[in-house]
Amino acid sequence: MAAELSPIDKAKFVAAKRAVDFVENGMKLGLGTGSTAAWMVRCLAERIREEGLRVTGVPTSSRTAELARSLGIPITSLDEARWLDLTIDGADEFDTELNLIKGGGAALLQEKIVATASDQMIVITDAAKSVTQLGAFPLPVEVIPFGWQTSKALIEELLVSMDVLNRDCSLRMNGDAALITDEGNYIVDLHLKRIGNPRQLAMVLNQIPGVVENGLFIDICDIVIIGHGDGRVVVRDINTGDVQDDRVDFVPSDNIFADMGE
Ligand SMILES: O=C(CO)[C@H](O)[C@H](O)COP(=O)(O)O
Repeated sequence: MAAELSPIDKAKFVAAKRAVDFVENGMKLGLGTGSTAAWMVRCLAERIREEGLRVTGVPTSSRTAELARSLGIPITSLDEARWLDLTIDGADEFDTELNLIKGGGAALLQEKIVATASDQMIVITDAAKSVTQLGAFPLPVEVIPFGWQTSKALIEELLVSMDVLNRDCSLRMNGDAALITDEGNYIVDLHLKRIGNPRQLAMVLNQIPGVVENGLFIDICDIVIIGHGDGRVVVRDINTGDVQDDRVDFVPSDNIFADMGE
């Protein structure tokens, strides 16, 4: 018997399930990271099992690679695949232009490379992540460990020069130690509250020595799918301007919980 999902998990599930409708036979797919993307991986595995869908996935983190492998999804590296048809991923915030903050799960570097290598990016999310202005969610910046305190000081100086009022920056921890990303780097979280010009900030942050990448995804996302706890999904395409209001059956099959030990 399938476990009862919380309203937030139902919202994530229906968004993920609707996104997987966009997947076609033979596609090379970027597989995002996080709890919403994990639902997408489970829904994709279900289509592979039940319909014999043929796809190859490029995971954006070791966690997603492990989940995809455990569910029997064929995966490869981006270097093998080279170019992808579609990436489906979650986000921490999205604005009306579908600019994003990502990296809450520390996978922003691979996520940005994979999304940029894709013809299309679909973001799956719940409504709570919709904002008029990005920045309430701390902006993750991936820095190399060598001289990270200097990189952090340079980030703080940059924020002063941009007249950013809230500019508290903190090293992301994992217990007592710095969190280490899949690429062996650190994450500095920028608590900005509001980001006035995300496009400019995304560009200038990456000029700082030691900064590898930042979590602002500008002009990368094409479609956002917003799930709701009652099974409603809103699909918004930034390129065509289309908005569809849909419904998805939010009762997942029993074996979709296979990797969750339920
Ligand atoms: O950017 C990410 C990981 O680096 C995730 O997509 C983002 O943090 C959203 O995660 P969740 O779906 O668990 O809310």
